[in-house]
Amino acid sequence: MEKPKSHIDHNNAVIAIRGLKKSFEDNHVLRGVDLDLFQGENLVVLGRSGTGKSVLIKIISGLLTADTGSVKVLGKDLNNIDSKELRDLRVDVGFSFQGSALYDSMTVRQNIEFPLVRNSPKLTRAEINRQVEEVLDNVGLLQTINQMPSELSGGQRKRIGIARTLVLKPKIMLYDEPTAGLDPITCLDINELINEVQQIYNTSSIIITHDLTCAKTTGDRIVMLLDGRFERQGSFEEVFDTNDERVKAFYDYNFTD
Ligand SMILES: Nc1ncnc2c1ncn2[C@@H]1O[C@H](COP(=O)(O)OP(=O)(O)OP(=O)(O)O)[C@@H](O)[C@H]1O
Repeated sequence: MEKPKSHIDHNNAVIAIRGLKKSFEDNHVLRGVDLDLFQGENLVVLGRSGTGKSVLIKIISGLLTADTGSVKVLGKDLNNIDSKELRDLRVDVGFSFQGSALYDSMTVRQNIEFPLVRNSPKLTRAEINRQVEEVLDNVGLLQTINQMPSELSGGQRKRIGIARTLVLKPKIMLYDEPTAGLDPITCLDINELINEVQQIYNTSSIIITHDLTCAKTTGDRIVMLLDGRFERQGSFEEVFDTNDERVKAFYDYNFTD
């Protein structure tokens, strides 16, 4: 399916990273990362295993701190942020984890209302129900509301996991390997959902993936992490139109379409 037209504001960087470095002892993972994510954009981050993609999004969501460099998220400088601001930011920045497990003993409804009630304890029962039903409808799974996670397919569980993040109406979505472990048809389904989320919620997203079909289908722009920096960026075609052996090897290994 063709990607719907994105409405990107290139004058508004919701994430702005300059000169970011992060090491773990002598493992120099990020070696001077510069990156902007623009309002309304789907940005795909590619890179081999262990290149620091997850470290990058953990820094963006305040789970890890940078060694040096500046990281601004929605105008807040993460090097100078207090705990209240960080809590607020974690609502505005939705993180869809690689293995974001649902609570097995809760129904779909309970799974989704859990973060909502924790974040907004004063919401009425009627308002909670309305918001849970709305987000389930947006991910196409309203009919599963009373089911248990064990009764759902892998793709449906992934959708519910994304709905649980979306229910807080984040401004930014971070997807860590959204299609990992899913069969090719279900992957296409999740790619479509990522594009629908961009349209319906007007989110700006970072999508970390090895799945080049996912990158091609969802990304307005692709960046590739090579040796701790973003050395290549552009459209899918622009990123891979190179004689750089590292990039060619990544393509040959990962693209099966
Ligand atoms: N908390 C930590 N303590 C020490 N080293 C870490 C920590 N987190 C990540 N690393 C190291 O940082 C490097 C980058 O890890 P990261 O998880 O970001 O890779 P990745 O690009 O997301 O890989 P994958 O595609 O396999 O998920 C790895 O060498 C990893 O061992």
